[in-house]
Amino acid sequence: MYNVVFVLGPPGSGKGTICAQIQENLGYVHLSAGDLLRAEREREGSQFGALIEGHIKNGSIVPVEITCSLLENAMIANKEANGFLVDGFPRNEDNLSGWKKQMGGKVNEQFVLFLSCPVDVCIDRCLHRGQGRTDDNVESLKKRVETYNQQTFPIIEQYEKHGMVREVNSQRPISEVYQDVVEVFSAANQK
Ligand SMILES: Nc1ncnc2c1ncn2[C@@H]1O[C@H](COP(=O)(O)OP(=O)(O)O)[C@@H](O)[C@H]1O
Ligand SMILES: Nc1ccn([C@@H]2O[C@H](COP(=O)(O)OP(=O)(O)O)[C@@H](O)[C@H]2O)c(=O)n1
Ligand SMILES: [Mg+2]
Repeated sequence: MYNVVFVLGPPGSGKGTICAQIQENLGYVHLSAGDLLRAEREREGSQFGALIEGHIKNGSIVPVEITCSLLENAMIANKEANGFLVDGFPRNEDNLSGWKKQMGGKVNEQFVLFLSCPVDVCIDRCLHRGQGRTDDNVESLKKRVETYNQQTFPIIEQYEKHGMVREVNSQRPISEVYQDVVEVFSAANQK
């Protein structure tokens, strides 16, 4: 059984930043669904490159069969990990149902780390992220925020109903956010 922590929050809320620090210090392996999709988009011989780029530019969500297989392959390649930080997934109903179908029974879902941050702050961070992403522009960001509000937030609410959400305010200096996140992990792993 793989331990899994889902990391969700609006684009620019700091998911990747915090996951990198947790990976460094707590032995969890960081799996960013967005990074995996971007790598698949660049992979020579991939049949999904154009489809992935279309969704990324449009801020819409790639069909789960593609994303979930990328995640599972990355988990199989890192069997020795204490657990996995699944960053930016599940982002909609399709992601959630496809994950349950493919991964249900193979994973222990520990909790959902929800990094909450006002959307205007998040957009500003993305516009200054400097990673040259094709979707860090005002037009794509508008659509990404809409997708987040309409499709991703309801997924967080579903997990909330099951008492699985740990919310951390990420509109603060990274070191303060990280400190709170470490406490969440400590509490979860004490059980
Ligand atoms: N707590 C924070 N305060 C200020 N800037 C932050 C904070 N966390 C992340 N950032 C910056 O905001 C941008 C988006 O962060 P990132 O981790 O890529 O977010 P996400 O993966 O949620 O989109 C990056 O440039 C990052 O350095
Ligand atoms: N589960 C996911 C995660 C990302 N994606 C796509 O990848 C884009 C970038 O995701 P990301 O997680 O790297 O973006 P941030 O929230 O980190 O800014 C999303 O806007 C989607 O188009 C997806 O289709 N399905
Ligand atoms: Mg990210």
